[in-house]
Amino acid sequence: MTNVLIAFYSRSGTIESLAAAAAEGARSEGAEVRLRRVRELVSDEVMTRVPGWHETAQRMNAAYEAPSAEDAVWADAVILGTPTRFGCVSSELKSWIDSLGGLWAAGKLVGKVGSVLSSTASLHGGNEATILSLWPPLAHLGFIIVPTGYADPAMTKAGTPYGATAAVGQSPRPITEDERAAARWQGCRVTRVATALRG
Ligand SMILES: Cc1cc2nc3c(=O)[nH]c(=O)nc-3n(C[C@H](O)[C@H](O)[C@H](O)COP(=O)(O)O)c2cc1C
Repeated sequence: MTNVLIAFYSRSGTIESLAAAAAEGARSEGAEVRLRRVRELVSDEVMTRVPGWHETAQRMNAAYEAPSAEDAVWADAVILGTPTRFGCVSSELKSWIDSLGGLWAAGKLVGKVGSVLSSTASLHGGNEATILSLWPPLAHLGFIIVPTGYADPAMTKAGTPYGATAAVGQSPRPITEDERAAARWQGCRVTRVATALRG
């Protein structure tokens, strides 16, 4: 059995939906999946400034545990999901990655598969830059980075060759079937590569 950890941050549910689709793809290839949501770093004052943020975060926190270092060790593959923050990874997800220094020192993540999915509000708001901003930490930790490529027909309709994405506007719309299919493909491909590496 191939173990896939999907560790994500999401504030209004877009990344949660992409993560769920990636989980579906991974499970369709026989993986056991752990879906985990990293917790808030910003204050309650910030979280209550935009209608829906606080309530959505509470709902997700009831549905998903926070990721742990043990989850990362358990996983054969890790898919990271983050909303774009000023063209870059969210501090919430990065903070969890930065908590893995002990595993880095012990070489515990070396040889695992790593992959990234992302979302933005604007069409050209930085999805590719955000995905690429996570490739250096994945490399430092010893992951083998697996992009989506154009290795499935789904990738000609949505997402990027680096990872699945959605650009959902300022009042986030639900993800489309094409965006869902790209994320599903990412889960499939990551699982196939991780399974092959397990031998
Ligand atoms: C502090 C902050 C910075 C953001 N920066 C960007 C950005 O650089 N480009 C963009 O298109 N959207 C930006 N957004 C919008 C989010 O990326 C968007 O709401 C998110 O991808 C939706 O995902 P979620 O529903 O999973 O939270 C930003 C939002 C916040 C709160």
